[in-house]
Amino acid sequence: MVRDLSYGYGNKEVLKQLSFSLGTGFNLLLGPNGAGKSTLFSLLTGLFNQGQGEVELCGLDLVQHRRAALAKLGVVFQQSTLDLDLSVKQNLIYQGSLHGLSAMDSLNRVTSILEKLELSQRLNERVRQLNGGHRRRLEITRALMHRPKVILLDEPTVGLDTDSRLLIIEHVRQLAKEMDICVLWATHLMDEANFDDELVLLDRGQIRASGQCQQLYKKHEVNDLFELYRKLTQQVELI
Ligand SMILES: Nc1ncnc2c1ncn2[C@@H]1O[C@H](COP(=O)(O)OP(=O)(O)OP(=O)(O)O)[C@@H](O)[C@H]1O
Repeated sequence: MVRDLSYGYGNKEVLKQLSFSLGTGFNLLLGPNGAGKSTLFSLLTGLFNQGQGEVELCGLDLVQHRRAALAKLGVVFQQSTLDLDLSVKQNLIYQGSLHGLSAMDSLNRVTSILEKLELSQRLNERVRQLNGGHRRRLEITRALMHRPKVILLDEPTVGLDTDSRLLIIEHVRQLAKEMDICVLWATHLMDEANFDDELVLLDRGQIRASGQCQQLYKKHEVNDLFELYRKLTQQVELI
């Protein structure tokens, strides 16, 4: 849950009184380049000190209960943070050790995720040998190891071809459902939205719409996300 969250770099205000709350399942944060998605993620992950407003993760205030709140969170950053010279297995074990897990526990925890993401056969491959899609799936697996209740993914499909992008997003939708977690997937690519996804539409630091895609289409009398985006951002231009 985010309430009245604002943030600026110096005098430049880039997030303006954002308020939204997300439930479990797949939530899409859609916004063009420069909308403020990465800044929002930096606030949600505690990387930046909160400006004005409140952030709660699973009912825990991020300022007052920082450690407990962040323990509920998994993150996949825009830039890969895998060690390319280590194998898939070694990268996972390394992550587990940061959470105080033994090598065996680390791997046991992600066995079913590796299967779902079709990575089980690649445990001994060096990350350098994997294609971009498989690297991203490994990062998603790694982010789920400590069993977070909320997972943030910042433009996780940048640089991938369309088939890999849509396959990964489908996998993550399934994981969100099966694991009953809240996923917030940031993107500037409209084709990544499904009509039944929950959407937060961010534009120039402000939320222009939030809710289920198909309900928003109905409410704003448009046929698809492209029309919705154009309509809402054009309205803003006129104000
Ligand atoms: N360190 C910074 N100092 C000053 N301005 C910044 C800084 N980082 C981002 N900005 C500005 O803040 C605004 C929001 O940027 P942000 O990176 O959060 O957007 P975004 O939606 O993630 O875009 P992108 O997909 O291009 O990363 C932009 O106008 C950007 O130029």
